[in-house]
Amino acid sequence: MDDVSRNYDVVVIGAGPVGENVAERARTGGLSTVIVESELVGGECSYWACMPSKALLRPALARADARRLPGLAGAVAGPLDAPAVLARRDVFTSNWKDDGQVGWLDSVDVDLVRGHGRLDGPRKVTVTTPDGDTVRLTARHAVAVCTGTTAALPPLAGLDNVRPWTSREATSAKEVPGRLLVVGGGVVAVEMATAWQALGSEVTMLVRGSGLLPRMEPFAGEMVADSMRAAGVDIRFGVSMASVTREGGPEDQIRAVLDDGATLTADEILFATGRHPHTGDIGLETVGLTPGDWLTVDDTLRVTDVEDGWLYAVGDVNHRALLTHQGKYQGRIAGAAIAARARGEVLDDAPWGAHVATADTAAVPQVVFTDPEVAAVGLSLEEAEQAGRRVRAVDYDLGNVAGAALYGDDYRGKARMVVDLDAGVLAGVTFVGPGVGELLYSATVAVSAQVPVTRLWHAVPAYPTISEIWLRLLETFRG
Ligand SMILES: Cc1cc2nc3c(=O)[nH]c(=O)nc-3n(C[C@H](O)[C@H](O)[C@H](O)COP(=O)(O)OP(=O)(O)OC[C@H]3O[C@@H](n4cnc5c(N)ncnc54)[C@H](O)[C@@H]3O)c2cc1C
Ligand SMILES: NC(=O)c1ccc[n+]([C@@H]2O[C@H](COP(=O)([O-])OP(=O)(O)OC[C@H]3O[C@@H](n4cnc5c(N)ncnc54)[C@H](O)[C@@H]3O)[C@@H](O)[C@H]2O)c1
Repeated sequence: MDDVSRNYDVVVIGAGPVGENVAERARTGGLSTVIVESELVGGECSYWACMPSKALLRPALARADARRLPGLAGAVAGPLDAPAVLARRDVFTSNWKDDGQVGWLDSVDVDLVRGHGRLDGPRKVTVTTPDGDTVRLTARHAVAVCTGTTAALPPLAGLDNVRPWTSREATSAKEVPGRLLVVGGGVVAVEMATAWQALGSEVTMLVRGSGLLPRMEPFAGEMVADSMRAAGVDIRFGVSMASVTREGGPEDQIRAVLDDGATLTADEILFATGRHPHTGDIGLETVGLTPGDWLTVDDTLRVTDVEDGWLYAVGDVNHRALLTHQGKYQGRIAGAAIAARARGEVLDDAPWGAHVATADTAAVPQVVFTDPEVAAVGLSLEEAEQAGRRVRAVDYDLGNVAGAALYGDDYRGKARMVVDLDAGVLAGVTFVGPGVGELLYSATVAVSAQVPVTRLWHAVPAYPTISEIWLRLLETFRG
């Protein structure tokens, strides 16, 4: 077995979307950089999360839009062509091959070491390659942990024997299950229930709480639940799983018993019950941290509990905002901060400076790709009130906007802007409705740039687009 040692300015562990961005920015800043990956370059997002899930959802949402248009609805009355949808999904995952992303790393002059990376004391990373060889990497300036998350499963006895689906199977399955149970009411649960119901499964959702999408404005979860029920999804709130088995053996059907005694049978069961940090086996104990923990960082993405400031944690693993775009934003900032510190420069680290991820706490955008879509940025009303801000929620029915009525008959949607009355700016905005995902960037600019509400009157939306919701919200606020 070979044992090789190499020195770099920066060592990145994990080549998901976030690690790739940290590495590229550090390299652009003039630092020699290596990235370590144990599975596929591109990470969860490219192969088992964002890309395949959105590829599965897109035909479902396009069909729903078409069905709201007389003259077109008849043409899309039939079922989706599931094998064709799954085949297009496979194209978007490059058939689970990473040659394209490896080529990109080459093009930006970042070295790749394949294998499992572990910290081995300050500034040192040991990689065990697939052949069992060892590569010892030493970083002159920084190590960035970008190892992401894995699916969290509840502690139910015998769960392994059931072969449950996690987000990985839900995004990569090759066949449509006849009956699918979905446990959870968060983003993965609603998106995957929407996709598989549209592809032909009979979906039952088992939700522990009293609503869907609990971190968003309450009307978002309510409107998504109404629409999912209309599409045929059986949603049960306030239920927990008592036990789950595969009757008669591993190939047989699922039998789930709920805490209220009800029994359900199905072909597959998806647990969409949150995420664990992927930090159990990365050598955290060698630098005084606890394996399995989320990594706490400052606004420059530097781990706070490690001396000398050489360790960064970026993306999902720091638990600030578990979203690809937000992790990539952090990656750009961390890469720039590492390069600036290496050059001995003073950081631009006041809020909204070049080296701090201020938007993580003030303006995180997210689109949930259900029918209707949910698009939100910044704080919900409840979050703004809990933060002690004097706010007013301004609501408007999107169906009354000309562009929305044209978009589809019986358009159902709602918008809310949360106005900070003392600052005269927006604390948050939520849109719910078909096609609203593409509106979100306007709200993200308004919230992150703290555009005064008085100035928003001069941002004129084109007629007749759904964006005219902005005028209606301003008029409602003015009264
Ligand atoms: C079903 C689903 C759908 C989603 N859809 C969206 C969406 O539409 N939009 C959105 O913004 N977000 C979405 N997300 C969230 C998004 O996937 C994550 O926020 C994003 O992948 C985080 O990127 P990351 O680079 O931090 O981690 P990851 O993408 O998890 O990448 C981490 C990488 O590190 C590697 N790694 C881990 N440990 C080691 C080690 N010890 N040595 C070497 N390599 C290691 C892993 O193999 C992996 O490649 C979705 C998530 C799920 C589950
Ligand atoms: N379109 C998008 O932006 C998108 C899509 C999918 C995922 N994501 C991101 O991925 C992350 C993970 O999503 P997720 O849906 O897995 O997590 P989540 O934390 O959003 O939701 C998990 C849900 O499972 C429930 N739950 C937890 N333990 C349970 C148990 N034992 N029994 C029953 N219910 C239980 C929780 O109450 C919660 O509602 C999220 O942070 C999300 O932002 C984003």
